[in-house]
Amino acid sequence: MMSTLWAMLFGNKEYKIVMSELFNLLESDELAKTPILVYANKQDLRDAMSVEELTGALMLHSIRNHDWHIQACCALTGEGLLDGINWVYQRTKGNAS
Ligand SMILES: Nc1nc2c(ncn2[C@@H]2O[C@H](COP(=O)(O)OP(=O)(O)OP(=O)(O)O)[C@@H](O)[C@H]2O)c(=O)[nH]1
Repeated sequence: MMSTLWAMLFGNKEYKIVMSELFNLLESDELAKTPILVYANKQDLRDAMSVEELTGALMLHSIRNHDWHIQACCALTGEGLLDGINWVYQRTKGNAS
């Protein structure tokens, strides 16, 4: 079954593993053209990686064959979560399979 959303929710640890898994998944035919939403979680914490830091650490600008978006959020309060979902909705509406 074709995925329509692949989202990651993580803070400031293990981003190298996440990046490696992300780029492996992007090779998959099943995920061709799937939009990529990255949540930069724990933005309420001072030592959380910022959106800019995560964008660089995950090398998101090197993703050429997928739409991608990185969304600041705080899972504790819910801030930013709907903004991310709304981005996916805008990218996928009309594409129901
Ligand atoms: N301050 C803060 N804490 C959060 C946030 N999201 C999750 N946590 C807390 O982070 C802790 C770890 O959450 P888990 O869901 O176990 O995540 P994990 O992937 O196992 O661990 P992390 O890599 O630390 O996120 C829990 O105590 C959560 O309540 C957030 O946005 N802000």
